[in-house]
Amino acid sequence: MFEPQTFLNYIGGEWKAASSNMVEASMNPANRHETVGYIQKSTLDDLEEAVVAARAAKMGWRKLSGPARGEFLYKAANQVEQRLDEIAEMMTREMGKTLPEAKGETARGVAILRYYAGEGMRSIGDVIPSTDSTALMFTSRAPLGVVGVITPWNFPVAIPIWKMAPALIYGNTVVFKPAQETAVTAALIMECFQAAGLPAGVINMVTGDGGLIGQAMADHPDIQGITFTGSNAVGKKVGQSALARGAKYQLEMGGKNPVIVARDADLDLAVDATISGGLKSTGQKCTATSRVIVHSEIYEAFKTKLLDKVQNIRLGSGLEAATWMGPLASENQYRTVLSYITKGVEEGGTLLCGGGKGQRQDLEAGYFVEPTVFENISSSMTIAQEEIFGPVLALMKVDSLEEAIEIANDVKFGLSASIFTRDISSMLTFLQDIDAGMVRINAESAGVELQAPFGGVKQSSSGSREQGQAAIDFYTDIKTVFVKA
Ligand SMILES: NC(=O)C1=CN([C@@H]2O[C@H](COP(=O)(O)OP(=O)(O)OC[C@H]3O[C@@H](n4cnc5c(N)ncnc54)[C@H](O)[C@@H]3O)[C@@H](O)[C@H]2O)C=CC1
Ligand SMILES: O=C(O)CCC(=O)C(=O)O
Repeated sequence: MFEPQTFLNYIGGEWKAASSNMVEASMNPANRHETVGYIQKSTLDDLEEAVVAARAAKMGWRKLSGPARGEFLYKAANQVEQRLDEIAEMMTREMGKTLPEAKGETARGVAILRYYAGEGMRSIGDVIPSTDSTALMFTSRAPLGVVGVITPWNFPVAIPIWKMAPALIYGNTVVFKPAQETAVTAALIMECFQAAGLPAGVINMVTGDGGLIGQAMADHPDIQGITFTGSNAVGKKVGQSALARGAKYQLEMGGKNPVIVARDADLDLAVDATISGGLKSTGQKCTATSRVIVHSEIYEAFKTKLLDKVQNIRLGSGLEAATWMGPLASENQYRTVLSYITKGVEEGGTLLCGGGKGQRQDLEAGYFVEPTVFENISSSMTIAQEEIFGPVLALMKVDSLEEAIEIANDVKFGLSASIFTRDISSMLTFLQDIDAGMVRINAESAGVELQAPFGGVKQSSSGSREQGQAAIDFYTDIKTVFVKA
């Protein structure tokens, strides 16, 4: 029998209850009658305490050497690795993705921590020839100070870690506000940082309402940088608030990612990648495939193969070994996805499979939506334009690669895009003409490697990149140094 615990805020090296004395229940989306844990409903006073703690720790942390900061991250990685099964199980219980997906994500968190621990030993600048031959000119990097980290619920371990690890290694202290939907999993990650022995105040977590705590972070004069992943609407507000007070900001927001299946594609590969890219994590990835743009000559063959596999997907609790696809992460998400499906039908799309809640009795208590495939979708329809963030694929038929790319680019987002083709010239045309930050050839649209830059164009991102060495550009400022003896 699962026993829910209460989790506190982590401020200045101590676990603290919110000053409101109020908690919220975090629920299991596969069974809304099960409480996963209780988390703090914090107030602005709690946030203030966390910012004061992070500010006080700032100078001591930045004065440590990069390798010394790296040692703390190696220790945190070991802690997460030791608790991998427990953290992954909590993640599955709290947001619904299947246990293998949750284990994979937690292992990715370990790898990200180790990658950035190593960054503590790598170059942070360049020597640049000066016009004065007796002078030394070089660049160095300075941390921003206190960084505010605002994260969503869809990757409750990987996203917080890929923001906090680079923030820390480059010498910043952190105030972290996880999504309330997955704050229990976030608390387990904080326990790992605590066990790694980071000095008090270097990393702090405050849970609570996004509109209150998140917005106050974006507005806070003692937070010098804000990194955000989430919806477009909130991201824009966060960016505007940070800009208004001259703080640095980084926004990772939505996607409406296309996969193009060209006339010469390996259809089995394209089908598997469409299913994996579109439906893993129940479609709740900013990199998820949502538009499948297929050449008319192979359209019917592709559709038959796709439907054959999608109809056999097993829906259920992510904790059950037989489950391929879990529930949506929350009631909000469930209602949103069902309303997009209704809109798709109303606007004239043809529902080929799915579209409902799933008929089995064991699905009744959860936020399950069947894997859904539409056809007869045109680019102007709502479900071809807006991010659904659920297990919904829209098939679109085209007669040429040029038409496919035109449709692929006809959205406000530009995060990731993939093509299936064996033809090098089609690959090169796609590579050059597609509007996307992540361009994938013969591979699914989702799937990110931690050592490579991650981010999009148009309204998907604010221009900066996360992960890999690209992270240094957000988490530090460049100092250009000129030395004359
Ligand atoms: N790019 C991505 O990976 C994600 C995209 N989304 C998109 O957003 C939609 C809505 O999901 P939500 O969870 O409601 O996203 P959201 O943007 O409201 O939440 C993301 C984070 O921002 C915080 N937040 C909320 N309001 C805020 C404010 N005014 N100021 C600062 N922080 C605030 C939340 O507490 C959470 O930590 C999804 O259906 C999906 O389309 C959601 C999660 C992740
Ligand atoms: O595709 C991935 O693994 C990363 C997706 C992601 O960053 C997101 O959904 O926010």
